[in-house]
Amino acid sequence: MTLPARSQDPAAPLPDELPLAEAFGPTLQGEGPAAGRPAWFIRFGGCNLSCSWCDSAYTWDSSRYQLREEIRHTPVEKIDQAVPDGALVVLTGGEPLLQQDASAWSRLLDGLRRRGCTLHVETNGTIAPNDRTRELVETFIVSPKLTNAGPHRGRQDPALNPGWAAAARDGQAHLKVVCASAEDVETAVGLARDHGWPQRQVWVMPEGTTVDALNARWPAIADAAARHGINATHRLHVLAWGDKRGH
Ligand SMILES: Nc1nc2[nH]cc(C(=O)O)c2c(=O)[nH]1
Ligand code: SF4
Ligand SMILES: [Mg+2]
Repeated sequence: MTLPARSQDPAAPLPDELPLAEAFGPTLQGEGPAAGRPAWFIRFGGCNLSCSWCDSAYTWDSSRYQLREEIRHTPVEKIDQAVPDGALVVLTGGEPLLQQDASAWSRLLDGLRRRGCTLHVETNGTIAPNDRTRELVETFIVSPKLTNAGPHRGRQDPALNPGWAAAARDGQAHLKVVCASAEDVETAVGLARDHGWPQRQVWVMPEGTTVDALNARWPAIADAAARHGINATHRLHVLAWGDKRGH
């Protein structure tokens, strides 16, 4: 049998492959509208931002990680096998929507749906979902970055893509804003208002990758959320498993 020829770059993915950083589960969705639900995670390599506090920098930061080791071009069938029938599957990264125009992306999502999986996407909000992605995904958790994420590299722009408006209006997208202070919560409320996001679909979450850091911020953030009538979420997986990979 002749294998399909790779393109000029030997590191480029084949058409049936996606850049996979890791797939893991069972665990609990730790954050946001589905926090506490049993879930499986598929984490894609690559991000179009570079947040200072990123907890998955091994998906994009070539100054600290050997990305050729961290990210493997993986056939859709193999990724599919990593999660069981009927699971809640969280597609994350990195920035997973960098993959949405690849035919392998819609094949993966379609296959998971046919096996009864519910699909959620964690995204930084810079890329609007295409129609096919919207058909296949139940819920988008959209996390636009505030200035607490520090400067991004080169021409990277963290602005929330206005193309999310339709999914927000239809109740398909939730905002989840990482906050370091009560002032950040005010900023999140203003952002949601400016983009016409219903308050019931707005979440704030403390920044931190340790129990101590999260708990230190939680009271001020919870209090500000309650005053503004929006949702707040802790990071339950950090409480249970720390910052360990695989949860
Ligand atoms: N348990 C758990 N919940 C999560 N929610 C969002 C995550 C992410 O890394 O996108 C994440 C994660 O990595 N683990
Ligand atoms: S957008 Fe998410 S994955 Fe990308 S650098 Fe920021 S925190 Fe990390
Ligand atoms: Mg994480």
